[in-house]
Amino acid sequence: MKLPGFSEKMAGLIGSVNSSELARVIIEHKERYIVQTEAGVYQAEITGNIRFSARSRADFPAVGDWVRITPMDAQNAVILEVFPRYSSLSRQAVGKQADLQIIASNIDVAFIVQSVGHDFNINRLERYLAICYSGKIEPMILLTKTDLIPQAEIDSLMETIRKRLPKVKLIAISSENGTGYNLLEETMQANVTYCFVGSSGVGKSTIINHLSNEEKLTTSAISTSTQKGRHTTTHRELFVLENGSIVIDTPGMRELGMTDDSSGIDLTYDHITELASSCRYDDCSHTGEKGCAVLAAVENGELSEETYQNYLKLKREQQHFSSTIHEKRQKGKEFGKMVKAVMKEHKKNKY
Ligand SMILES: Nc1nc2c(ncn2[C@@H]2O[C@H](COP(=O)(O)OP(=O)(O)OP(=O)(O)O)[C@@H](O)[C@H]2O)c(=O)[nH]1
Ligand SMILES: [Zn+2]
Repeated sequence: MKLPGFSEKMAGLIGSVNSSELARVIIEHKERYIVQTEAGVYQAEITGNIRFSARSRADFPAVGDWVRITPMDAQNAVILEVFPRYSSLSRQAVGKQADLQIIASNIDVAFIVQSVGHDFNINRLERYLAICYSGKIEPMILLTKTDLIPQAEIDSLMETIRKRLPKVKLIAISSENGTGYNLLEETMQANVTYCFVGSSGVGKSTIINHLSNEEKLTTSAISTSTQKGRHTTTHRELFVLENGSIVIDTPGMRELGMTDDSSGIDLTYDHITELASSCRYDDCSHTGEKGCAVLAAVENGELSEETYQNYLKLKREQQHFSSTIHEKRQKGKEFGKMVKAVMKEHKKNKY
């Protein structure tokens, strides 16, 4: 068994490691992992050291991570180290204040999946794009379930996407009648890691099943009106397709909060970033300043109001997260200092 998706890029990040110790995380389930080595798969747990030294959830292993392990027996291993990631899909951890969660890592291409109909939302596409760019992942858009609408409507949706996001590769497919699968399969290469992201029910698992020619993931009928009886992917999984492509399936994500990295937003809205370079003030917020080139473009119709509003919304969210995470780190530092001071005092009193 070859290591799934091991590349020059990763080798450069790892340095020297004994090949029997090198593994990739293929399944994560509540801090228990399944890792793939050249020899086979192991159930693995992290060392206490990784747990105690973790500054955030992002320091825990994620699906796609390359790790250093030590086998305990034929089935079990311990994860000693998580190697640096060249890319990662991350978001604000749900339900936890200001923490970063890695959904999957070391991904080359993310297919942002949206189906025609209710799920279609161009602002949400931009949100996914920003998250991909922040994580150094190349995004591509997959418009699914095209069998549900007439060709004219498909063309118009594609036109809308192309107009707003001209640089992003776009493929329209149907798992029902097979349209677009040739394009998708042509795109996917061996030893490259892909992931599919998008809301629950847009057809991700169905696509992966078709690509792998196997019922790897169970899908079931979804009742769109009642939202009952739907299949949801409960854990992440990494596997290799027949053509050698590596696929990571991620669960449908209802909340996808912007992280503290602003580069993804700048790349998604490169047109606005370019305009902003001509604003009068370097720290222009583009919301009312004199000499703001972005506002001027909105006024003269060069930049659509909708794009502008979505840009501001994502920016605000990103800035809010950055400041709360900064505050939290600051508090952590202060607490650390206090502990140190107390310990010092404690030592002094001993003698
Ligand atoms: N009409 C039509 N239905 C589809 C198509 N692809 C998937 N479906 C149906 O949509 C429903 C959801 O598909 P899934 O593949 O489970 O969706 P998912 O994105 O993997 O959902 P999660 O696992 O919850 O994230 C299923 O009932 C599929 O049969 C398509 O191309 N056309
Ligand atoms: Zn401005």
